[in-house]
Amino acid sequence: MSTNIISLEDVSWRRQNKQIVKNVHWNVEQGEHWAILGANGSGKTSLLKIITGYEWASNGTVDVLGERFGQTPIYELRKRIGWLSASLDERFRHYEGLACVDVVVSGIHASIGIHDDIKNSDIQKALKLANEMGLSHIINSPLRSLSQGERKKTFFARALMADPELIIVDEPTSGLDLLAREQFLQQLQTLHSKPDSPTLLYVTHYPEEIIPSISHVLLLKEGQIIAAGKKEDVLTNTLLSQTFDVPIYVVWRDGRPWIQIASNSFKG
Ligand SMILES: Nc1ncnc2c1ncn2[C@@H]1O[C@H](COP(=O)(O)OP(=O)(O)OP(=O)(O)O)[C@@H](O)[C@H]1O
Repeated sequence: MSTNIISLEDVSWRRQNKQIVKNVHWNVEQGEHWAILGANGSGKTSLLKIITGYEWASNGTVDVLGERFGQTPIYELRKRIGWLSASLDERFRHYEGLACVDVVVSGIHASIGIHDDIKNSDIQKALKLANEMGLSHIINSPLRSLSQGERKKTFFARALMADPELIIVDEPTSGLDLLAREQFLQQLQTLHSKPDSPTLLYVTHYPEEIIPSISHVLLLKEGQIIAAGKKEDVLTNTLLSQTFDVPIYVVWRDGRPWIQIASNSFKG
């Protein structure tokens, strides 16, 4: 029997008389990994904030990892969720001298600095995760000396330290060059091909980042769901064109969807 990871029932979120998320019904089951696609301002981050309890739905019910919001201590639930967001760079601004491995270790308590109660097993685990992310050669280098790609991988390994059941990754490839992006995606693919890997929510502006291990896609437009389901059913010319308001053609190559936009779309 499948287990519910996320269940949103008729969820809406309003701010300053503006309805930002509109009547969203969405289910994520154990074993599924999702990508969330939508134009700038379509409500992707707002939806993630509702799922992690940083914003409260104005309407509807939110269940995450079997807990109903409003009936559960939210900060306890957050320990079970890893969130890799752009704001991590800002949070580590004053800790740029920390070694890569120490940044990874700090994920055990979802904290920034290093605590006294770090066990040897935590360090071993951090080293293993760093190794899986291809960071072994820079494990003792300070954060400030890492490239953008190495930083992203370090933060990703950190997010995995606490064994999250759900991992949310928000535009992780921004600032990466083509090769660094492919390496990051390859490592993500390897990690998420394991049967016991945490459920992944992957927010991106680039459909070609939907790696084979991502099974499902949610398309958002103006706070509403255009489509949600198996990626082969959702990533169609019609639904993507509707989502982005431009004629889009999808070409599948090596299990990934590559996008072409009609060249005459921007004339006149
Ligand atoms: N706290 C808030 N108060 C008022 N408006 C907000 C608030 N948070 C988000 N919005 C608005 O809601 C809309 C959706 O924003 P959101 O950040 O969720 O979009 P997004 O799809 O993540 O965008 P992007 O791809 O550009 O990151 C935007 O118009 C934004 O200005």
